Amino acid sequence: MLAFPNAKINLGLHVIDKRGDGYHEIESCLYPIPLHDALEINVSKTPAFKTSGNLIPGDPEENLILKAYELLKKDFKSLPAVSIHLHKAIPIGAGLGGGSADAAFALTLMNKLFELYLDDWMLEEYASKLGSDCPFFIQNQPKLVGGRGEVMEPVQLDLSGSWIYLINPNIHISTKEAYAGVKPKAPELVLAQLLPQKDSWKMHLTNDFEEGIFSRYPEIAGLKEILYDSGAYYASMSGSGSSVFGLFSHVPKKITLPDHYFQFCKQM
Ligand SMILES: C[C@@](CO)(OP(=O)(O)O)[C@H](O)COP(=O)(O)OP(=O)(O)OC[C@H]1O[C@@H](n2ccc(N)nc2=O)[C@H](O)[C@@H]1O
Ligand SMILES: Nc1ncnc2c1ncn2[C@@H]1O[C@H](COP(=O)(O)OP(=O)(O)O)[C@@H](O)[C@H]1O
Repeated sequence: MLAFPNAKINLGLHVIDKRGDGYHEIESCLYPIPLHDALEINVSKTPAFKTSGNLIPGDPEENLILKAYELLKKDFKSLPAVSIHLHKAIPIGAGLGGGSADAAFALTLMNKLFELYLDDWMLEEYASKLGSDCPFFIQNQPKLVGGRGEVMEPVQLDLSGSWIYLINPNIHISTKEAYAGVKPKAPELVLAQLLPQKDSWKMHLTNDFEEGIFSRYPEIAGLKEILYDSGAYYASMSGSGSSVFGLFSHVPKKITLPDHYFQFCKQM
């Protein structure tokens, strides 16, 4: 059985407070984008896990897809062995939630494959054990998120028709380290007020990770400027970086960038 886990972008990201459990209280709008991995899971006599495409750092045993399988296996002891193939196209450590998407799509795929009949809220419970961003990818609809990212409410926001131009400068940023570099603060304007007013996004819709990451990596800050110079109506770093995206109301022109940069442009 085959699925195509997609990436997300953050439209506004406020890091509000540091919690006692090592996480941060945040507020963000997560929005799915049409950039995909490919994930195939089939029942098999012998367990197998194969990846292709972008190289995933770390021990394959630590892959979130295997963790998703083990999580279900704990509650459904008779689950058969599976063979898994992940083709990785979403840049890694890029603020695009690729690992979380793979894990959430794996849960949804296995729910169908093994006929477990788990509701979305149950899948979201499992997903929240795998990562703060992970529950979002179960319904995969635009959401306003709070808590550590797992508290979600639907948001009326439709970017269809807009073009996204996404650039990743091939810099891997650890989410944990990015959070450690932010000074939490209460936002002046909350996202529920800001999101309905696209005209004010450029001035007011901010990502609290940008300050620390931009001062450490000026080339990432430069990408945001390039996107605005190219005519984006809004540009921002996504999540903890290093990807930067621009939203355009017309087809953007191709931007000349170093060969090792990843570029993606598509109508939403
Ligand atoms: C920053 C965001 C914004 O959407 O996305 P990415 O940039 O990673 O895509 C998310 O909060 C990332 O969520 P996710 O990638 O699932 O993080 P997790 O695996 O749960 O946590 C990794 C580490 O990040 C820190 N962390 C994560 C979430 C949070 N609200 N506060 C934190 O302090 C913790 O140190 C944690 O150990
Ligand atoms: N299926 C997966 N795809 C990508 N990374 C994964 C996966 N499973 C575990 N990881 C680990 O998660 C880390 C960050 O993953 P990713 O989701 O790409 O970044 P981000 O949190 O910035 O969106 C990687 O460095 C990798 O070690």
